[in-house]
This record gives sequence, structure tokens and C-alpha cells, in this order.
Amino acid sequence: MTRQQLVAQIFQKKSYLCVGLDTDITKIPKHLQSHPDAVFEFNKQIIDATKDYCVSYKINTAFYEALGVKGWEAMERTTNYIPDTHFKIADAKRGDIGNTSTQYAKAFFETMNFDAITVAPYMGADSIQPFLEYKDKWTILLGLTSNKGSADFELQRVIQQSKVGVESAELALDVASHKTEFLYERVLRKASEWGTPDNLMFVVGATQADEFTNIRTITPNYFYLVPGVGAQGGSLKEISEKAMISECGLLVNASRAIIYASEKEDFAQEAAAIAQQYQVEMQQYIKQ
Ligand SMILES: O=c1ccn([C@@H]2O[C@H](COP(=O)(O)O)[C@@H](O)[C@H]2O)c(=O)[nH]1
Repeated sequence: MTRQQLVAQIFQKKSYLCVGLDTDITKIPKHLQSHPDAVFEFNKQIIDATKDYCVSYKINTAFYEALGVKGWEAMERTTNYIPDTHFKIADAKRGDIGNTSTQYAKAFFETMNFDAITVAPYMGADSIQPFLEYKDKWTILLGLTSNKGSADFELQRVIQQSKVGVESAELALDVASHKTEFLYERVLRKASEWGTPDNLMFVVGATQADEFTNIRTITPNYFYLVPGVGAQGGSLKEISEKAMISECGLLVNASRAIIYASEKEDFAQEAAAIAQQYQVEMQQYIKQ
């Protein structure tokens, strides 16, 4: 899917909601647990109920990989069931040496028909390049994540990149005069040199609202995949006010808050009701 097609969907639906299909077999309603194809059946009903309120679905592959072959089959069937109008994200957080990343890209973009995959930046340019080579596919790079552990590396200060490689005495001076940046800022700046706003997005957690204005300044035209509203408590209002651009530039994900809205037979109806609430709130923020 191209950026133009994604933006058109957002404006048509007045929604930038991404429904997360983090389908945990132990959390789906009891009456479905004995179904021979329980995960797919659950997903199918969630998709049917929510597709009018969202523009994207995110499959977190961990929930499917945990089930072995049956899980992979359910993931493939789910991906094929999602309408082509909707942006299909594999939240797989991959990235490895080049020839291995090439196989990951093939798995998710060719063998399975995802529009996008999440990747970790830690191994650098050659681990990301194979994903970026696919036309009309998207690489979604972890920028500033929603979890507490983001403080361990992403929010650590490093010497600004323009200063790396200069005399050590000068470096010492720079540290003293605070010419530093967060590691996540370095990641955003560097990765923006590898991809473009037409094939690269960044993951930015909704729980990191204090950083959103700064992030938008560093990456003015990029789309962000924003997990962390709903179960993790991030504010849709705050992130939308701080990071919305004329082409929206946001895909906001909610998983548990939508798919586990009810444990009973009415789970799909309740999921639709929550998805609709997000869509109604989102339409106020879209600048069109
Ligand atoms: O920084 C990140 C990156 C990815 N995620 C993923 O998003 C969803 C969030 O699920 P909720 O149930 O809406 O909390 C899940 O798949 C995470 O693995 C994230 O939360 N934060």
C-alpha cells in the first residue's frame, strides 16, 4: 500500500485506528476455546465487527508463533482475511545481518501478504536495508517504545553524532557543555537517512507524550505507529494534538482494550463499540 492510499483511507474513514490482533487463546471467550480453528474464528469476528472503524490491523506475531504450526496457519489465514483496504502490519520486531533480514522480508512481504513489518534498529543500516527495498511495503522502526525499559537505552544520552570522531579533548568538552542527544533521537535521525516518509515509519509509544513534540520536529513528515493507548494508559488526545500533520501521520494501535472488551458471546459487538468510540474521538483531531 502506498502512502497516498493509506492517507486516502484515513480521510475516507475519518480514522487512524489500528486494531491489534494480539489473540491469546487463553483470553478469548470460553465458547470459542474448543473451536477447531479458535484463533482465526475469533479474529474473523473481530475483523468483521471493527473494519468500518479502523484503517489498519496489527498482528503481533508472538501470539501466533507461540502456538507453532497452527499459529502460523492462523496468522496467514487472518492476514488473507483482512480486507485489502486495510493496512496490514506484522509486529514481529525483526532485524539481523543482511542475508537473514532478506529472508525475514521475504517471509512477511512475499510468503505472507503484509504491508508492513516492525523492526529493531540495534543492528544498523544493513539489517534494515532488505526490508526497505520492497516497493509499496513499509518498514516500521522502533523509535521510542511505550515500555518502562525505554529508559534503559532509548532515553540514555549519547554524544551528538556530528561530534563523533573528533579529538577526545573536544569530546570531553562537549559532554561538559551538554552537546548530547537521546539515543532514540540518534536512531530517528540516522534511520531517516536510510528510508523516506514513503517507506519508513517509526514506533513511538503513546505513554511517551512528553517527547512527541520533539519527535515531530526531528521527523516532520513521517508516519508513527503509536501503541500504548487503552491498556497502557496513553492519551489519544495528547498525542494527536502534538503529532498530527496535514496527512495525519499517525496510526494509533489499541489491542487488549478492543479485542478483550468482553469475555462473553457479545465480544465482537463490544469490540465494535470500543473501536467506534476511538473513531469518533479521532475524527475531531483529523485536519482535513
Ligand atoms: O513500544 C511498543 C511497541 C510495540 N507494542 C505492541 O503494541 C501492542 C500494544 O497492545 P495493548 O494491548 O494495546 O497494550 C502489543 O502488541 C505490543 O507488543 C507496544 O505496546 N509498545
